[in-house]
Amino acid sequence: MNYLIFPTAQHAVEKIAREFVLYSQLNRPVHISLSGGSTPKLLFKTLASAPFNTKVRWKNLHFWWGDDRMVPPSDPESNYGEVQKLLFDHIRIPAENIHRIRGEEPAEQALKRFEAELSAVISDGVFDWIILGMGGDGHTASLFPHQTDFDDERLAIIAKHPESGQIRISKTAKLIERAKRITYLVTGLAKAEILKQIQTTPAEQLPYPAARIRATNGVTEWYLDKDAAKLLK
Ligand SMILES: O=C1O[C@H](COP(=O)(O)O)[C@@H](O)[C@H](O)[C@H]1O
Repeated sequence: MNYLIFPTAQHAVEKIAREFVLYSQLNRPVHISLSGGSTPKLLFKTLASAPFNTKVRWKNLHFWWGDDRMVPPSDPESNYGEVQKLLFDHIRIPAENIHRIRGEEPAEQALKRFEAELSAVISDGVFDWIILGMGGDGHTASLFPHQTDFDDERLAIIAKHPESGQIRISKTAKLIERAKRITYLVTGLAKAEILKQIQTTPAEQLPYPAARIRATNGVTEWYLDKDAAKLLK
């Protein structure tokens, strides 16, 4: 596994933020998929602050999400809503560069819209960069243990959180795996034990989607802080 271990979560997100600057200097639209939950909030706050808020050429970056919850953007559970509040409200980015999942719509309708936008904008399904998180149960995006079909050829699915029953829309494993680059950003002591299992057990023997989903023809890397990496050898 390709682990990059940083002294703190802030160091890890600053490295990602510097990559945003570089991607935005390419002379083309760059498609980046963001993760949700609590971990990437530090990244969004960092990107919204100096020097990144002005160094990134925002008009060159297009933003997507690995998953979102079926709630309106004003709900703190909305992955899009959090990025809007922490980042988009503080920078100048064209509205057409934001490709959100419409959590406020009925799930079937939002799924169709998301799939149509994916097919229209990224016809080969190859994202430049997909940033993912990992839940304490080993889920990534909204692909949960024991309910993920790793061979599903669709672009996106409707998923149900196994405990809360919350309805979500998620990219499929197959779509994620087509990316040129996948970066798992995982921080904090609470994720140390599961990372140890992922390091020491063959992925096929684990139920964790985060252990199994890797770029087929691209790079897969894990950005960890010291706490998350505490039990790694
Ligand atoms: O439910 C979700 O959880 C994972 C991990 O979230 P975290 O709070 O442990 O950082 C996240 O990657 C996913 O996008 C989100 O919807």
